[in-house]
Amino acid sequence: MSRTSMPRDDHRDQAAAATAVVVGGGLAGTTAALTLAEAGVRVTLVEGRPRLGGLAFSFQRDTPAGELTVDNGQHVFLRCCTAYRWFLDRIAASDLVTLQDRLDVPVLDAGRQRMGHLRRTALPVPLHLAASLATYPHLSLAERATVGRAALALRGLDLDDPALDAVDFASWLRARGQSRRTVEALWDLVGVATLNATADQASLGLAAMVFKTGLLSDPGAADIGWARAPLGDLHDTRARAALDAAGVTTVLRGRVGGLRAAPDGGWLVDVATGPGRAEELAAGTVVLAVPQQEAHGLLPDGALADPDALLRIGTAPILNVHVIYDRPVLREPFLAALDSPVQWVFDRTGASGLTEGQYVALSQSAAQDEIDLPVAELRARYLPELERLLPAARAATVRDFFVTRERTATFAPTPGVGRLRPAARTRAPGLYLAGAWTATGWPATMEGAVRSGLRAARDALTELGRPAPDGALEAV
Ligand SMILES: Cc1cc2nc3c(=O)[nH]c(=O)nc-3n(C[C@H](O)[C@H](O)[C@H](O)COP(=O)(O)OP(=O)(O)OC[C@H]3O[C@@H](n4cnc5c(N)ncnc54)[C@H](O)[C@@H]3O)c2cc1C
Repeated sequence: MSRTSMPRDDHRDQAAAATAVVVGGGLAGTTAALTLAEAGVRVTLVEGRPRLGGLAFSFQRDTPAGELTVDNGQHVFLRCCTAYRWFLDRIAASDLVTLQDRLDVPVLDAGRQRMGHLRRTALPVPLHLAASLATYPHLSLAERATVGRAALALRGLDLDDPALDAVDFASWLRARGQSRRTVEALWDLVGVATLNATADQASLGLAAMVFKTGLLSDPGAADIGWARAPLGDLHDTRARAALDAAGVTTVLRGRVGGLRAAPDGGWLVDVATGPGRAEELAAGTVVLAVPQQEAHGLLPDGALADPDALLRIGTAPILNVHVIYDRPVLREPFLAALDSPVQWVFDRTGASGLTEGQYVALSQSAAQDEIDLPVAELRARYLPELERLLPAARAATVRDFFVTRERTATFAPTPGVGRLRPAARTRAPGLYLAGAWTATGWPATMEGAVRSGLRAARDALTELGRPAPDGALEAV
């Protein structure tokens, strides 16, 4: 069967030819589709899976504690994530998230059984963190002094300097007197969770971007936000309603297998919608908002100067360990751990629908060493560790234990990755790229994904001679 997003005669006749196909219904594609539609473009969004949300999604799980809604991985954002927060507003989902009034990260040293906090005050940058740093118990006085100096040096870096991308963050930190402990207890504590890499695996450019934007730009920039509801309620249900309201045609379970230039201009997009079922969509504009390997496979010849650069962008895994206890074990909404294989622990009880006991999720970034370990081995590693960190867990009964593995959770932010990330605009007229892996300047985050979708839409609208909708691009 063949279908076109607009009748072919119209397609030839209509000067504006303002039709678009967006491929990929993650945050990047959803953003691009919404923004193009709001500017008056007729948009079809094609997503291979039966849901929207891409890498930030939820699923149902039958557990001994009842049916729960589980996120594939804990997702947090910061107050400085202006584009993602704009997106939440745009899909009418801001009521489903919590944003701290003031940054407060409880940090528990498992070895010394000592709790510290990374907090901010209302003072201007960088003094907003000074009091917290001065009393941070996980570093010696001398180490704390070196942190202040390194932070000031970081603040002086020019993020537009491409040389930063050639250097690894750990070498730069070492050269600024940061001890192993300082890297572990401070820089990696934040960096691993935001970059999905330890300092030695991370580009200085991306690390500097994270620390400058999050900790050294505006006092509230690093206040932490998270969804109080399952991610699917936001990125699928609410996003779908917003797309419907904007007039976007959403095709789920539609896998795009090919893309070619139409003889009379524009693009023809092949979509497999089931066994033996295929459709062809015609559009003047196409946004490929799929992961880099898929984009590489779909790009027509000549669209990028060096398409194989996309294949040289590595990926990095994130493991989530989910534990359901018969009673509360964690008092805080989340905490970070030091001197422990546990990185960050989040309370998932309310969001999952659990009514008795507590559901905690461990978010383990840069998890190359454990992403393929059997569940039994992970259980043997993490349950005793949770008992060490959370005394209440010692008396608790584990009602369920399971893991979610995202082997290609993010692009690997290795030194050199900056020059591999393409811009939204390709050499092929009307064809754009989006996705957290494109050249946003951000690491692979929801913020980066939304920004990429906004940029692809902005570039497409510029080429179409249409103004961008109000508000959409101010966030970028
Ligand atoms: C476990 C985990 C934890 C994370 N934690 C955080 C966090 O705390 N904070 C944060 O900001 N970010 C976090 N991230 C990263 C964040 O989820 C991603 O950067 C972001 O969601 C990527 O969105 P995207 O739209 O660029 O890509 P994707 O989400 O990958 O979307 C691409 C979409 O394209 C579809 N697709 C692919 N090929 C085709 C095709 N041929 N035809 C049709 N559709 C196709 C896919 O099904 C997918 O839905 C985390 C990621 C994971 C996996």
